[in-house]
Amino acid sequence: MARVNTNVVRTERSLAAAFAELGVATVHEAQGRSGLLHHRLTPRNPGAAVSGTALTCEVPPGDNWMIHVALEQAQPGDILVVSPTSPCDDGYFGDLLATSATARGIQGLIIDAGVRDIRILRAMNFPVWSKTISAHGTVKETVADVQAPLVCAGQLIHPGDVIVADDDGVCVVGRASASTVLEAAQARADAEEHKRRLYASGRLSLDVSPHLRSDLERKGLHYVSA
Ligand SMILES: O=C([O-])CC(=O)C(=O)O
Ligand SMILES: [Mg+2]
Repeated sequence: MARVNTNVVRTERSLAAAFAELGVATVHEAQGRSGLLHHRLTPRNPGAAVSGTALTCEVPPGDNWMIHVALEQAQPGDILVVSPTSPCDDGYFGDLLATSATARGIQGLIIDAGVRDIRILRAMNFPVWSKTISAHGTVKETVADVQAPLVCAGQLIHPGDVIVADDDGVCVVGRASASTVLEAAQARADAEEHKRRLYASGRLSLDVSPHLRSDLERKGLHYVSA
């Protein structure tokens, strides 16, 4: 039986929104190098950087009916996460669905399949991370789960989790750990800013992080003047 869960507990909106400026690389590091979706999900709008709550949508191969069902469940701040039940490269989503998604407050689309109308999606500034681009159309025949946990590009995503996406890719942060991960990511960003200033002034990373120099010899690196 396919289900739509109409009672999803989402990560608090401002908490989810705070991840965008930290970025995927920092967030992924801050949660112990976990949560990264497979890099086959390519950013289709260079420069787009978003974070928000996952609106999850399972789709059968070649069938986008459930995306229409998912749009009804949208709340402002959501990011639509679509994963096919078996691999499919068809163009599930284009400018019409993006127009409706935008009107519903959806900030972007993560899809482990194809999208189409890409020129218009770019002109609309509707951010998309997809496995491929394909004009191949889809049908509306088979139901599947909406707002249920799913695996998208190798990561388990629960509805209401935080999704962070930018030019580096896509990362998921579980709802329960979101505030801890945000704190760790902010601390990491602050530490990087400190290093950035030292590097800009000419200091070497080997001296800024002293073990980088002291451990070289222990690991067997010898400087020679041959
Ligand atoms: O309608 C579809 O099946 C997908 C599409 O092209 C659109 O959303 O514009
Ligand atoms: Mg279209």
